[in-house]
Amino acid sequence: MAAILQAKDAEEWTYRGEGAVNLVLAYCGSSPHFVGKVLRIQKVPNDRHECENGHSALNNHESLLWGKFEGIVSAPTKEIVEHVYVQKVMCPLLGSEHVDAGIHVLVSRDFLEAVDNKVLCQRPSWRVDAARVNPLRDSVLLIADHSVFPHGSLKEDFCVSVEIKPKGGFLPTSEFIAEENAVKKRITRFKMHQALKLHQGKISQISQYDPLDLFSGSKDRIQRAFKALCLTPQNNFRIFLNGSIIFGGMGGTADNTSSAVAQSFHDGLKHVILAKDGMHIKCLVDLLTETIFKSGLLNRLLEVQKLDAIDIEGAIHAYYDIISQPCVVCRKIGGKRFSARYSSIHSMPRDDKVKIVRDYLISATAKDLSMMISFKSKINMDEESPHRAVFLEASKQTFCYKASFIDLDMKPLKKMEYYYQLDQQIVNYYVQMLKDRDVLDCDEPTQESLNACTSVKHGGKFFLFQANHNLRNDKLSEELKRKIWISFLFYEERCVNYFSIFQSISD
Ligand SMILES: O=P(O)(O)O[C@@H]1[C@@H](OP(=O)(O)O)[C@H](OP(=O)(O)O)[C@H](O)[C@H](OP(=O)(O)O)[C@H]1OP(=O)(O)O
Ligand SMILES: Nc1ncnc2c1ncn2[C@@H]1O[C@H](COP(=O)(O)OP(=O)(O)OP(=O)(O)O)[C@@H](O)[C@H]1O
Ligand SMILES: [Zn+2]
Repeated sequence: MAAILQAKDAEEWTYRGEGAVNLVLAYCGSSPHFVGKVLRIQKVPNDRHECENGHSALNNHESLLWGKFEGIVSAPTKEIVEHVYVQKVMCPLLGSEHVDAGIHVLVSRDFLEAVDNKVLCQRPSWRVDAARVNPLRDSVLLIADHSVFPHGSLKEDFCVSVEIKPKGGFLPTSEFIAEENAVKKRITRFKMHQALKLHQGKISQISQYDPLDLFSGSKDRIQRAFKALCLTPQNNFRIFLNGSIIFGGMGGTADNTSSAVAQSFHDGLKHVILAKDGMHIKCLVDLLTETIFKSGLLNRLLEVQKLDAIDIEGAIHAYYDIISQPCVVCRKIGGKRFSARYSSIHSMPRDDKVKIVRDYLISATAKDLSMMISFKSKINMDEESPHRAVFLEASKQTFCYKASFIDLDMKPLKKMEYYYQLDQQIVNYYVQMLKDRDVLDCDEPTQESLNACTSVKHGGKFFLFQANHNLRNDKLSEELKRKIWISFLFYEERCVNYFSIFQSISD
């Protein structure tokens, strides 16, 4: 392995994907040190003039939070803090067999600049506008490539791997949630956030996915979750064949499933799943359902997410005490009634408050991580294979699988204020929509709306139903679009079989 990666080495790395913070490259060369690995490189926002080189570690308040984990506070750089956080905090919680913390590889500025140039045309333009590779980094992370199956299989075999970003899988029950925000206790944050994202133009379609289905432990509901992810993958679902993406959005979101994508998806799956034409997607959904159901992989993740025990509406009060600032939330809502409610938090021993905030941040990592599950037909594995197996009844095939968690980054303490503000923005918008809906329920669809979508009569009321249709491109009035979306969002009963729509597009 070269001591420091240089500009010429950039040739051997190809674009794999990216999130808000990191760019990920897959290795296409032949060095045994790098085969089967990816590089995870931190980006820097374009609006930040000075590139940080990662040499600022934790501040005093953060040190208070993470001091109980050996090696975090003493870490000399932010990069090492992140690495130790994965090793010492997330790995024991999620299971070491499902986490690869990776190793640091030294890189030159030339290498980082060459990579930045090389991948520019493959990156989604909105990601390019937002951030670039940070050229001042001394090192980047080398991690196992979870989209290819590790050792023990034949080289010419096919491996399908699936990336799922499950998001938060439980409803909060905290006593600190204000009465006017009680909707949070019955509607998931994911669903409410979808409404806000639609309103802000960040997505063009509401996701059909419900995290509660995926985490339910019920086979039918897990299957429903995967069907929904197939239809509206956004940034929650991707499928790779031998490391190349065949379904979902690269580096960003994929709103819905186009027929072209569906075709290549089918063609790819044919290599792995022995099923009749048209049945491959259904088989993959069955395989994923069976794997999640039998493995209990999400149970442990859910427990980590539930470290957020009192919701941001409770944790924010502990946060202000930890940073020794007057509590902005108590000051804003004022009045004796409220100060009594939150005084139980403000009067806690400091260690308890530290634990609340630490657990909240760990939970935030667990609500934002992704899981990659790779599958390979067992026929092509050697007998000694250490991987677990799952049987797919529909194709009578046994698959080996390996599951890994990725994106286990520590969330910065200062993000607590942002979390509180975003939470309030999400719930306020949703509550406002609920009020709008009460008015809407009495409306009958107009001719214009009937032309634009399917109308569904339900419980004596008309609901407008939009199916696989991009409203943004339609010449409808803004008000009508809004009405259609609100109706769509609240149409809870799934009278249309989305999956069959998807099948017919792809057949
Ligand atoms: O707040 P959320 O739920 O929107 O999550 C953010 C993600 O948005 P999404 O999953 O699309 O809704 C967001 O993902 P995208 O950039 O939208 O792909 C990031 O993962 C962000 O984390 P960080 O700032 O990179 O540490 C995430 O922020 P955290 O809340 O996890 O800090
Ligand atoms: N170890 C890995 N093996 C295979 N693919 C990976 C691996 N790590 C990341 N990827 C791919 O790269 C993409 C971006 O990685 P990652 O989620 O770590 O970025 P991020 O910027 O930290 O994300 P976020 O926006 O959630 O903060 C992932 O969605 C996944 O497709
Ligand atoms: Zn307070």
